[in-house]
Amino acid sequence: MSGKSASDYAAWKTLEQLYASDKARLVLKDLFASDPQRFAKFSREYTDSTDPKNTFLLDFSKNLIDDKVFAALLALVKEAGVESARDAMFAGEHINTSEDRAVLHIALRDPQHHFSLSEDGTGDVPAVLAHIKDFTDKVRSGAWTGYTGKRITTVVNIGIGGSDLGPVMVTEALKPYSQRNLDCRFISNIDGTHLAETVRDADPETTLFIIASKTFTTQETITNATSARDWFLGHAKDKAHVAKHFVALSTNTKAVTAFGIAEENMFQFWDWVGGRYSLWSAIGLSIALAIGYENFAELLAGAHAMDRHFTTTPLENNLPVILATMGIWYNDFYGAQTHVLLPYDQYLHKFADYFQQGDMESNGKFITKQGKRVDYQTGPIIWGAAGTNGQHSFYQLLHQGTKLVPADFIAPATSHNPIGGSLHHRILLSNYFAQPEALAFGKSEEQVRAEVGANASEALVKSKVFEGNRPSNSILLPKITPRSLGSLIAMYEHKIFVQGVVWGINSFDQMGVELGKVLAKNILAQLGAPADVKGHDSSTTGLIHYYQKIRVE
Ligand SMILES: O=P(O)(O)OC[C@H]1O[C@H](O)[C@@H](O)[C@@H](O)[C@@H]1O
Repeated sequence: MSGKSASDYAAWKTLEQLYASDKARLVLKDLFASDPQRFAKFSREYTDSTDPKNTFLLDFSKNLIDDKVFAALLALVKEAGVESARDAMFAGEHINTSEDRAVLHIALRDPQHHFSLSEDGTGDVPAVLAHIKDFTDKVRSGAWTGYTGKRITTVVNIGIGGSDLGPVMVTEALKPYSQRNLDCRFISNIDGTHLAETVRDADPETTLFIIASKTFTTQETITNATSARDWFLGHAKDKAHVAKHFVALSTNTKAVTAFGIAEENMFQFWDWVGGRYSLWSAIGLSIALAIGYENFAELLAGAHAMDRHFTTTPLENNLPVILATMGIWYNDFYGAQTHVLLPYDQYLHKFADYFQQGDMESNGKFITKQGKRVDYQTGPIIWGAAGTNGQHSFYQLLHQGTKLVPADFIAPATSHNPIGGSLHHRILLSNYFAQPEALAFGKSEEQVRAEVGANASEALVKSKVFEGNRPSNSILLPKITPRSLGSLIAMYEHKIFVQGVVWGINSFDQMGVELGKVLAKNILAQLGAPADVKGHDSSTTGLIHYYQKIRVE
């Protein structure tokens, strides 16, 4: 940590100059035409030293960069002290300064358990993994039964934010590996509809609830958990039966036992696991139940392999570093506001949702670790959808809109569902290849004129022109497996880390979500009668009064 702001770095100033002097020259059509080696130069293969099948490609050649820009971006990473910050994280230093905590989700996926900072509890990781394995095996084999002796058929994870999004995304992504006679569901929203619809057709005798909450104080989760317990006891009657149907994933033993869940049915984790980095911890129990412990261990191993890549690979070949630098180039110099994640794989349809929290809660901050307000842009708005659906909704703006939207295209070469002799997958992939090409190279006026003929109006010709020069990364994996998914997620986690270090912010706290919680609690106490509504602006007061007039309870 140099204590400097990002914009103070010499490399930052170099990048500003390069942007000003070279922007007009950084045209993908010309850059590719002038360098036949561009793809070879600006693509990297990731290899997992312990699993040769877990190899994938990052092609970043369709970015608005040349050698000079890439060198300056890497110089920025060096100057910002990313390598020493990374080493500090892996050494268990308290890099989450505002909360005075270590950031050690990386310890959860290290099969050798190198981390033994026993005062932090890292020494207990193997015991919790053994607990997860034991429980998972029992539920999946049918040895764990409900209160009437029937096997569990439905698992309902109740959690929100980091205690929901990771398990949802991964259980969806790894559905081909899931045990089909075990239905995994998720309740997160405080809206009673989410609970009602999720348990509507569930059988209390065969349903297991997982209450996932790091703090065990989150209003949504505790309210949903209490109502789920009421629903269960409405059938089971006897409180003693709760032990067979409710388990907890938390750091807060006291609150878990006060809720009525026995300590032996609690899966521990620790304050050095950030919520949005917690799918590797006990929070991943629903994942292990869905896909089996061995596959869960593969997911961890894939992430650990990416950790090794991140810690040992020189910056210019380091995938998380490369992705981070491309993002910084557009975010801070081109003024791009957003970044779109476009997985061409239906199983990854929750990937962008997951990284909305992962990235925006980590890097959506305007205060540096030194307490200074930044004078540059930090985290981008993350969004996206699975291909090809997005092509039929928002891609129009990507191709011809007025905004620059850098994109990541992600696809597996092989599908888990090779329907029609893989016809579907070949069509899917042809789109995965075509879209970045069209974004980069566009369609010129001459091409359009040749297509539409001499009688076409000028307006029609212009409306069909694609300017191109819209940047993207392409990530091509052999297949979505527990291992490759682990590596892919960890790659993005480390990308976010690198950007946070360059911007000088604390990527591991989330002060911004606290205010909403406090405000809602105040208003909750005022919803009863119009006379109770005090201390608000006229709009808020008017809205609450109108609600009180029209509600039917
Ligand atoms: O697991 P918990 O403690 O219920 O927190 C759930 C979520 O709450 C808040 O929105 C934030 O702190 C998130 O980072 C967290 O994931």
